[in-house]
Amino acid sequence: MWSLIVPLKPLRRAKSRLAPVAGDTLRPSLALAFAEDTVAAALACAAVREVVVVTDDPLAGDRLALLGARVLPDAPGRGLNAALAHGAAAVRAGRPAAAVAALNADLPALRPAELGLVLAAAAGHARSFLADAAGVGTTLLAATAPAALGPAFGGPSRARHRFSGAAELALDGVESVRRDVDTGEDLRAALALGVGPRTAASARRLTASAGFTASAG
Ligand SMILES: Nc1nc2c(ncn2[C@@H]2O[C@H](COP(=O)(O)OP(=O)(O)OP(=O)(O)O)[C@@H](O)[C@H]2O)c(=O)[nH]1
Ligand SMILES: C=C(OP(=O)(O)O)C(=O)O
Repeated sequence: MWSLIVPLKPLRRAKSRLAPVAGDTLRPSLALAFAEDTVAAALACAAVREVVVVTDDPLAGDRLALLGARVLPDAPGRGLNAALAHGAAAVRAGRPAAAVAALNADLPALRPAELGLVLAAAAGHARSFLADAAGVGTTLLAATAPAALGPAFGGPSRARHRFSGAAELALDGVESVRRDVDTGEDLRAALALGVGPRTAASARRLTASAGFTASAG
């Protein structure tokens, strides 16, 4: 059973690369919808014991706690990797042998069964990771005790995680775990896979008010 650590920036700063399609009005609610669908799917995965969200955003904290997540403030305040290390340390303070995995908050198409396949593969390694759909970044980094998580997210983190000694999980059929959404094009790809209900509703609002189209062109 895994403890997942999900980091989330304050919503008004989140998903800045979606500003061209969502503007500053819809962008925060879209970022929240992604996080809610990600956390709901993670909590529905049979291999997941708990989801720990590290965020300083009060609205997101309340909404994700309602779904069943444990919410920790971003006490270090030193960026993504410090937030993840903080979440992992909080889990291991209570259960030193806990298996921990960092999961991005922008996976609105996440399927519990596919996450289960990734975590089952990760159980066979001290540290392992899954590359994102673009093959440049990372969507999940896992560590089984006593290995430390050692997060090195940000930009081209696939190469960084590989260089750090983590095993790359080469799995087919786990597209929903790889499908992070940073741009309008990514959102179209996620919608084509099938997103959770909150993202589907947000995308409909985006279409109605900002003219976003779900198909390319
Ligand atoms: N708690 C916490 N989470 C962070 C921080 N920086 C980034 N994140 C989260 O880490 C994940 C990847 O972050 P980024 O790609 O840097 O940011 P983003 O909001 O997804 O997208 P951009 O603004 O377009 O870069 C997302 O789930 C973010 O919300 C931080 O300083 N603290
Ligand atoms: C932070 C990362 O993701 P992204 O910038 O694609 O959201 C990463 O892949 O390390």
